Amino acid sequence: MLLISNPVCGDKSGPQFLVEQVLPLISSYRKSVKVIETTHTGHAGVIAQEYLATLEPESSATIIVSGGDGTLHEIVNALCLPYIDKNGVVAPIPAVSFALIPSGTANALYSTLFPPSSHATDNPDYKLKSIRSLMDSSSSVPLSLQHTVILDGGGVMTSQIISAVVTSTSLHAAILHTAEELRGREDLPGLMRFKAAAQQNILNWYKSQIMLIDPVGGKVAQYNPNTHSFQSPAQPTSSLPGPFEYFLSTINVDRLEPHFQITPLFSKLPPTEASMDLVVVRPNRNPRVLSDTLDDRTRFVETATTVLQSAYKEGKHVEFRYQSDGSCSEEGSGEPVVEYFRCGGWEWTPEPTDELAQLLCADGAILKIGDGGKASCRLVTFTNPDIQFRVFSRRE
Ligand SMILES: Nc1ncnc2c1ncn2[C@@H]1O[C@H](COP(=O)(O)OP(=O)(O)OP(=O)(O)O)[C@@H](O)[C@H]1O
Repeated sequence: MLLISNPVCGDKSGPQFLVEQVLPLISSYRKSVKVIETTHTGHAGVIAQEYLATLEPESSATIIVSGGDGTLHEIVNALCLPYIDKNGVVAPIPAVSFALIPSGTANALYSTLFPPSSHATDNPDYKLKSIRSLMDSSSSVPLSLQHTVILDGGGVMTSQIISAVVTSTSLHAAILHTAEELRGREDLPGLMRFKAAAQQNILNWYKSQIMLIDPVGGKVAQYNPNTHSFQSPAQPTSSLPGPFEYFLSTINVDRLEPHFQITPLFSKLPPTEASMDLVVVRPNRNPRVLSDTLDDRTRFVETATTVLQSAYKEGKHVEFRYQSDGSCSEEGSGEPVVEYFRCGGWEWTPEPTDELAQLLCADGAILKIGDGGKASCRLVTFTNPDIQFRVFSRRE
């Protein structure tokens, strides 16, 4: 068994937690683990690759990860990208089961697998749940992956990336981009730098076209807050025009922070087939937003803020309907404020003049789409469906 430890993520207390809690727990089960600390960006992926290279092909491995979503992201990219084709199909690689120690800042995947109640997420028992699940050989869940390809104006791939949690553009990508610039600011500890980054970007709109792709064997579906169910989309999804305020797709998670449930239906109405959940907010759907003036943008800040704040209230934003005065409410039968889709993938084609719309975020990593290019995101499939990634996840 291998344990990869990122010593600098979150509040940097990961290594101390390993010594005081994790290693004694593993020893108490009379098991041993090899611990390797990362020394630089990208190192977690190299460590995982080297470990798997020592195993027989098509064998299985267990990797414990002490880190945040970014550390897991580096590992799955290092393991899959060398073996993936342009359609997102991964050739056989060893099956890997992960146990997670939530040492990062947001820990989106961990807090979806183990939704925190009122007790603090820094409680040692809470942080040991995935490890205990591994030690007891109890249940694990498959880890789905998204594969995003960036194409230039001529359709040639310029870069590609895999996400295990989130792929986004628009406000979310801009927030992550700005938050990275704010990393290290001592006056903005923990999640506060994300809030500061949101304030800096809230007035921006992002000009693009999107196309949604059907799941394999299914159809794109859209959540209807009137019926509380997924149905056929309200309008054709082969071309949805912008501008956009928010565009974000998740897999494996219903939240991006312990209490920020941006795609709550992943848990409340779990998907029955391989798919991703997509949250879209388009300003022009607000009946009080008539064009794209500074006044319109300023007026829409209230809508965007209400949506984002309501994601912290158990994902209530997905139930909002527009009222005739442009306000959001769970009452009435107006147009949904948030367009919530379940799909197999999407394409995002930013207007060449809109540099901000060219940012793409994959689990916190930021990529740039060039002028005239586009991003195409699909679910990853494995040529051997028995070989896949899993995460230890028993809930108590
Ligand atoms: N020894 C190291 N020195 C500097 N950076 C490192 C080192 N090891 C890993 N990293 C980088 O640390 C970054 C942050 O890790 P990670 O995303 O897991 O934590 P986080 O941002 O605190 O949490 P989360 O993603 O859950 O919000 C990763 O992008 C990784 O490349």
